[in-house]
Amino acid sequence: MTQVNVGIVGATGYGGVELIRLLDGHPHFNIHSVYSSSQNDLPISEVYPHLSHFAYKLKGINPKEMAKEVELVFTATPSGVSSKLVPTLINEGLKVVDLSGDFRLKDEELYEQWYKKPSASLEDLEKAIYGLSEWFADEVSSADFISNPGCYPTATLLGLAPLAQEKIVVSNSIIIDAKSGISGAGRGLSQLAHYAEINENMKIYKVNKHQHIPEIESVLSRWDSEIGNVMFNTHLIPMTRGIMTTMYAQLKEEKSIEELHALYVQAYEAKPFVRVRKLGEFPSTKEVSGSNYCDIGLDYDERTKRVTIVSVIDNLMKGAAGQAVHNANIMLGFEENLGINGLPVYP
Ligand SMILES: NC(=O)C1=CN([C@@H]2O[C@H](COP(=O)(O)OP(=O)(O)OC[C@H]3O[C@@H](n4cnc5c(N)ncnc54)[C@H](OP(=O)(O)O)[C@@H]3O)[C@@H](O)[C@H]2O)C=CC1
Ligand SMILES: CC(=O)N[C@@H](CCC(=O)OP(=O)(O)O)C(=O)O
Repeated sequence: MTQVNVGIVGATGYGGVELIRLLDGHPHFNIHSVYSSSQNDLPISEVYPHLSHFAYKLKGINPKEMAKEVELVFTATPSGVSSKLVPTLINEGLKVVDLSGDFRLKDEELYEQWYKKPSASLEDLEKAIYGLSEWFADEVSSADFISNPGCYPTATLLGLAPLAQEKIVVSNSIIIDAKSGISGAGRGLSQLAHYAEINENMKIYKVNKHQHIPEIESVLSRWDSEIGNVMFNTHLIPMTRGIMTTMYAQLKEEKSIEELHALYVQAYEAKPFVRVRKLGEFPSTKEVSGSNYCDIGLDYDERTKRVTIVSVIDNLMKGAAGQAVHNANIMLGFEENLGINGLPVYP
């Protein structure tokens, strides 16, 4: 059976450790090495005791050495780090799936405006294929370098794609209300994620300034150049995993809910990880937790002439590591669901 040696940079983080969980059970990807910028020679089990049976020791990041060991590298590294690291890996001939926001926008100024950090060069931005697996699989299949979508954009774009592709949304009418569990902020400590601050609490953050706004707009405009700007806001809620996005849009023409539902069912009938719920049923985050599913429910409000779409994902799975493995499967020509077809963990 084909075996591809892979490495994970940022394995001590939440995205990285989720990649270990998925790749450990993958029939074709073999975790050869786990890399760290802060720990050298430390067993990963010292960082994560739930991996106590694992022999892997963290290694320093040396692109030349990495290219001798592995064919594909997952970079689960912060934005601002990936922009510098990934080009050095590509120069060594490595295939890369990057989980950060550093290569998702194809415009240096736009990146710097929203991320408040220096951008990767335009030349490097242009090398990256945006890996929203369901809709860009053809490009992913012939790529060597994937920029994995953001967690919020994944839930949002899967929820809006059928409407945007039909070009039936009134320009500038989309409103997206998003909520995330705390693991979305990574393993680093912050006041926002402090137990006493978030337990029995909800917080809105980055109001009208979230860095995922231009990512959502740029992909929507690939499907409908007249779709305009979106209003997008994010809330932190007291749970570990999960994202729910509730989206509202005005339509150019009257549609019955049956027609809209049929549009969604048809759009996703050949996409194994998107489950469109039956009419009148709406998904909750627990119903996808630990899985690579994105579940979608929708309704049409006759009074306001607006469609309401609800999508849920697990931010660490479909929003990060699950989609990264999905993209790697497509890129390497393996069956798309390998290693990521587990059921949600319920309750
Ligand atoms: N958490 C989520 O739900 C999602 C995260 N993402 C993105 O995925 C990436 C990883 O996120 P997440 O795992 O949550 O973050 P974490 O903060 O949990 O982990 C990031 C890891 O990056 C490593 N790192 C930090 N600085 C450097 C550096 N200078 N060079 C190399 N490695 C470094 C650290 O490991 P070490 O110290 O061992 O090097 C750290 O463990 C981020 O870009 C994030 O935005 C995307 C979608 C969803
Ligand atoms: C809950 C929480 O804090 N989530 C993070 C998601 C960060 C992320 O995934 O960042 P990039 O996709 O831009 O790399 C946030 O809202 O910034």
